[in-house]
Amino acid sequence: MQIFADENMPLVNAFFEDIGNVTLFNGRNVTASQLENADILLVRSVTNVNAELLAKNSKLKFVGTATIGMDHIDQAYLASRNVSFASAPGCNAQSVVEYVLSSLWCLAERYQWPLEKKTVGIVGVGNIGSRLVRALTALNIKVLQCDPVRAEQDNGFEHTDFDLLCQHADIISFHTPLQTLGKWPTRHMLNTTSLQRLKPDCAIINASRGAVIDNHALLNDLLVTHRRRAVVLDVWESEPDILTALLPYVDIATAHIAGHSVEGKARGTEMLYQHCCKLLGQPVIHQLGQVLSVPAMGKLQISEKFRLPDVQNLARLLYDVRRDDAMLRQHLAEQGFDWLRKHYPPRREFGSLQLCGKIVPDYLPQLGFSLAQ
Ligand SMILES: NC(=O)C1=CN([C@@H]2O[C@H](COP(=O)(O)OP(=O)(O)OC[C@H]3O[C@@H](n4cnc5c(N)ncnc54)[C@H](O)[C@@H]3O)[C@@H](O)[C@H]2O)C=CC1
Ligand SMILES: O=C(O)C(=O)[C@H](O)COP(=O)(O)O
Repeated sequence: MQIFADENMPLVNAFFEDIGNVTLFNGRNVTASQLENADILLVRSVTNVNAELLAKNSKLKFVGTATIGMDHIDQAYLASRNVSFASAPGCNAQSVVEYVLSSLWCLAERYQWPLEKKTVGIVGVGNIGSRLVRALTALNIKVLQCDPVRAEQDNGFEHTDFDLLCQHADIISFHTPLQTLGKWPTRHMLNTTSLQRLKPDCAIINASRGAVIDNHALLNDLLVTHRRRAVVLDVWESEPDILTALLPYVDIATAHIAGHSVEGKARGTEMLYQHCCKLLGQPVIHQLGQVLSVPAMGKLQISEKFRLPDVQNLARLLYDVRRDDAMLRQHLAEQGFDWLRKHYPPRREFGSLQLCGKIVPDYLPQLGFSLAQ
């Protein structure tokens, strides 16, 4: 079995070496000729999988993307060739939630916001959005949810129309897939018109796909408002060639790494491995817990004095988004966007830290921290 995998897919050898011969490729530049002999193709978000890329391959059985976003995959084409396909839903949801929380704490400190008085509008309430709702609710922060797709399926879902959410949110955070067509397109959802509906000081967070926000319209809005609006961008239109004119106006700028926790990326590989085993009728031998490295911090004692405002310090033991913002500003010009992603320093999720103590407040597990056994 010939397995071709993106070189930025961690643990791919550990999971797949029993299944076949693993060859790594650069996901951004891979060509049809390189993939001629692939039986199994494992990609990340930077590879467009379509008729052009697979033109020279006649033996492909399975394509897996170790991501939740699927806008880079021509699924209709794969189906027409009878190639099985799988993504990795939820693999990195916790990682993105931790990115958004860290960004909120950073902005709250910078602008002296009382977060508990803010309303956060969450657009797209799937794996990431629903975890974010849980985390913000645990922190006593009010949320508005916008997800018309869920609203159609579930009468009990509390949906706020996008236009209304734009008017009422103090902070708006995007967690939708990138969809150009269909009933609920998301491409340029935030554009010149919807930007004007936002409160003048409404903060914007985008960790979904760059083109969910019209980046030129955003730049224009920021020039007009003279930086009154806080902006956090993890994703950008036309990555890796991003609109650098935006950078001076963006509070937190990162290189599409919100989902890049050690666990988030490794879970993606594991999920594809499990799909492959099922497809090939092979037993699942390897498990994430066996192959993940031991975290630098294992257990932490929580005292009875621990209170809600202490959460921020606890979280910063594991992740502070300001590091990633500094990396981008320092290295983007010389090294480029993809270098930043390839050399992303290890980041462990909240769940890697086991909390001990007589009383561990309920909101800590709701944020994703583990309780010691
Ligand atoms: N920056 C990063 O590193 C990462 C980015 N992502 C992006 O975030 C997106 C969301 O991730 P998940 O929550 O895991 O996906 P998901 O598929 O679980 O949830 C997406 C939600 O968006 C909703 N939705 C679809 N169209 C909508 C519309 N027009 N308005 C409002 N809601 C709409 C869907 O109904 C669904 O509930 C992914 O598609 C991906 O593009 C995901 C992981 C990491
Ligand atoms: O899961 C997704 O969707 C994402 O955006 C991933 O975090 C993207 O990671 P890469 O595949 O681009 O490394």
